[in-house]
Amino acid sequence: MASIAPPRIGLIGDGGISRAVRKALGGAAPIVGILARCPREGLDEALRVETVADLLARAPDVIVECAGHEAVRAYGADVLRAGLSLMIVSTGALADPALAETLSAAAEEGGVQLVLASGAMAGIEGLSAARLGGLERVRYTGRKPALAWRGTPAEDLLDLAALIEPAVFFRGDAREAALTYPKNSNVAATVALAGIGFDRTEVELVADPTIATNVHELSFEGADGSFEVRIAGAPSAANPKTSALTAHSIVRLLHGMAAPIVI
Ligand SMILES: NC(=O)C1=CN([C@@H]2O[C@H](COP(=O)(O)OP(=O)(O)OC[C@H]3O[C@@H](n4cnc5c(N)ncnc54)[C@H](O)[C@@H]3O)[C@@H](O)[C@H]2O)C=CC1
Ligand SMILES: O=C([O-])CC(=O)C(=O)O
Repeated sequence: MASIAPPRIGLIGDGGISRAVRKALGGAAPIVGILARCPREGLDEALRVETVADLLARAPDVIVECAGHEAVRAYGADVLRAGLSLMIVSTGALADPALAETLSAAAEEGGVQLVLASGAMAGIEGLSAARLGGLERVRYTGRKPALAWRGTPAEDLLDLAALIEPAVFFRGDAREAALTYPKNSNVAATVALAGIGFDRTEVELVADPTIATNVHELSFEGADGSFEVRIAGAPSAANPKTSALTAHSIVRLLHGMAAPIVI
């Protein structure tokens, strides 16, 4: 009986998400190359490539970005123009309207799609469906353990190590959140892209010393009803800024490319 061959995968990034993707795939689909700025120890030299052209030369069926906004900016258009679908987790890169336009044009030119993973959040498909009915208001709160905000501009606003209760340090729209906190506000961007856009999506970011998980709260209202989604995502073992669910949202998409039944 005929079956769909698993996709040949090219990865961008060799950090926490990339490694978790490879672990969860467990050989179910071949990784043909990995492009990373600072590869970690233990990366198989046979997989390592230096440039996006080298990655494309390995004839992948799909490229998966798990490296950050800069990687989307640096390689996204080249990948799409070359006629390869690109899955990204660094969705906040699209908060830059010029880059979003360039990527959209490149995808059309290449005849392929830029696919945004749902990442660390649940409920994105419901939000995206409710958009068709008409949305009035979308709110998102990103709440992480205080120290998960180290290395971000939150450090200039709060003494993270001394916090004893939750502190809201950002209130604004999803565009500002995504551009100011590129490693921590991709969910805000994904919510914006699925719902009512970067400028109308209301965002709060919270440093919370009382929690050990990454808590994401989403509420939206419109013609299809009122919805509330709250998740407490386990941080990934490799990077406490990143929820474990993020890598699995990519693997889910990759499995879907070859599965006889897709959900
Ligand atoms: N959509 C979502 O819900 C989420 C998205 N993210 C995004 O995923 C990104 C990666 O997360 P982690 O794997 O936890 O980070 P990490 O810091 O563990 O790994 C990042 C990897 O990307 C590589 N890299 C960075 N810039 C690069 C470039 N320009 N070219 C090639 N390689 C480059 C680094 O060398 C490293 O191997 C985050 O920066 C964030 O943008 C993270 C968490 C959730
Ligand atoms: O992994 C998470 O919990 C969310 C995250 O970093 C992001 O939105 O960029």
